[in-house]
Amino acid sequence: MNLTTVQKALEIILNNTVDFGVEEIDFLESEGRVLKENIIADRDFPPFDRVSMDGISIDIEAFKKGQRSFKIEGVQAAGSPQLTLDNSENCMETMTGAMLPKNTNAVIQYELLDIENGIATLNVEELKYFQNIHKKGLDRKTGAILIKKNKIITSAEIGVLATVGKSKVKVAKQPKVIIVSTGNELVEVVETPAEHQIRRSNVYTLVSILKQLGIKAETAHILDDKEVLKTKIEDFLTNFDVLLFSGAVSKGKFDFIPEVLEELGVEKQFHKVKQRPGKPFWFGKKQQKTIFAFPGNPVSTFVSCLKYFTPWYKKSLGINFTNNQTAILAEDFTFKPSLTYFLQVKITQKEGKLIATPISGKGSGDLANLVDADAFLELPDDRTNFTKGEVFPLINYR
Ligand SMILES: Nc1nc2c(c(=O)[nH]1)N[C@H]1C(S)=C(S)[C@@H](COP(=O)(O)OP(=O)(O)OC[C@H]3O[C@@H](n4cnc5c(N)ncnc54)[C@H](O)[C@@H]3O)O[C@H]1N2
Ligand code: MOO
Ligand SMILES: [Mg+2]
Repeated sequence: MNLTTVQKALEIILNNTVDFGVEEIDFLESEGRVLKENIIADRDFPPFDRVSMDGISIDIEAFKKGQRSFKIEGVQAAGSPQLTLDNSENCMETMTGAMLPKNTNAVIQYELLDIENGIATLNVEELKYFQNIHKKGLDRKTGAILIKKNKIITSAEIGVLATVGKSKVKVAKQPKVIIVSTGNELVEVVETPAEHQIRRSNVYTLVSILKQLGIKAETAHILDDKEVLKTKIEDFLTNFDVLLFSGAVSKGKFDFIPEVLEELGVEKQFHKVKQRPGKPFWFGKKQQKTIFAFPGNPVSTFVSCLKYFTPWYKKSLGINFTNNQTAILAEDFTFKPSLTYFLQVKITQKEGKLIATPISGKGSGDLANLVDADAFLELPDDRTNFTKGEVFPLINYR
């Protein structure tokens, strides 16, 4: 049997990423998308010496000469052009967000002064130059990169896009994805299954994983009929960029997916990976179309999507991504087959380190166990005994 190693399978997949291009969208629609341009400061941040307390502004030289009472010359409001203090022995009332008036260099908040008959008297003995003034360009200078290309846009980025006037923003185009389940035994979530049936669950797990990646995927279900499969998949290959299948890739009489895909001109990159669960995983390409056909057992579909689709998608869109997470095995564990084993584990923390306690479950059909576990510990295929205290790569889905 010709099995592809997990490492090789991932390498093939990552060598087959697709550039889906760039589109320009309304900035308010861009949350969760991958930025495809550097966002530059169009002016200094802040763009002028910005008053940061409500109060008065004065020329500190007058204060140094012992002056404590200042006649109010005018009011500098936020949103008004800059005023000039004509007499350096006077003061200007100044509001938070206003430009600092010309000829002034310190702001004293209202709490530290009394105003009577148009005269402000200070109750302070010490002032500092440019106190309560947010200096022009202190945060960022004109031309500085505020957000780097390939960053995922979140609420923090939305504010920055707004402040530099990027009402339209360039983001990575998203592929059109369809998630397809197959099988006569599967009924809809709202239906009551007969004794020989189960509800269709894998597609929804996949929908949810993809949602977290910012992808809105469509879904479909096809019965185990080769001709119907062929017609429908041909249509999907025309209308979608990425096809994710769950089921019908193993050795069963009704496992038609690999042969149907190949008959439709999809080139197999590999079929069957040296792993458990998920061994019958099939991966192929037809020009720019990418096809992940995951084995139907729920845990197989789940872990294979996390291990292979997630990094493929992130690399395709240019998102910086390496999963370097590891965890310490909490107890001895034995796994005999020479397959990479994705061991289900519960994660706890001890002294800042992740501890992985095996809760292996009842095999790749046991989807309820995924709820009790938090992650998969990736145990290499060249060993049988894994010792408490050893460190292994982790795929954390919490
Ligand atoms: N003779 C052999 N039989 C099997 C092998 C093998 O090597 N030789 N491999 C086993 C392994 S490992 C796996 S994994 C499964 C993979 O099966 P398929 O990809 O062909 O999937 P199905 O046969 O369609 O279904 C398997 C299982 O999963 C359930 N399923 C399928 N789709 C869904 C869904 N959307 N939601 C919930 N559950 C689903 C399905 O009812 C079956 O119970 O093959 C082994 N057999
Ligand atoms: O690979 Mo299968 O997923 O072991 O059950
Ligand atoms: Mg099967």
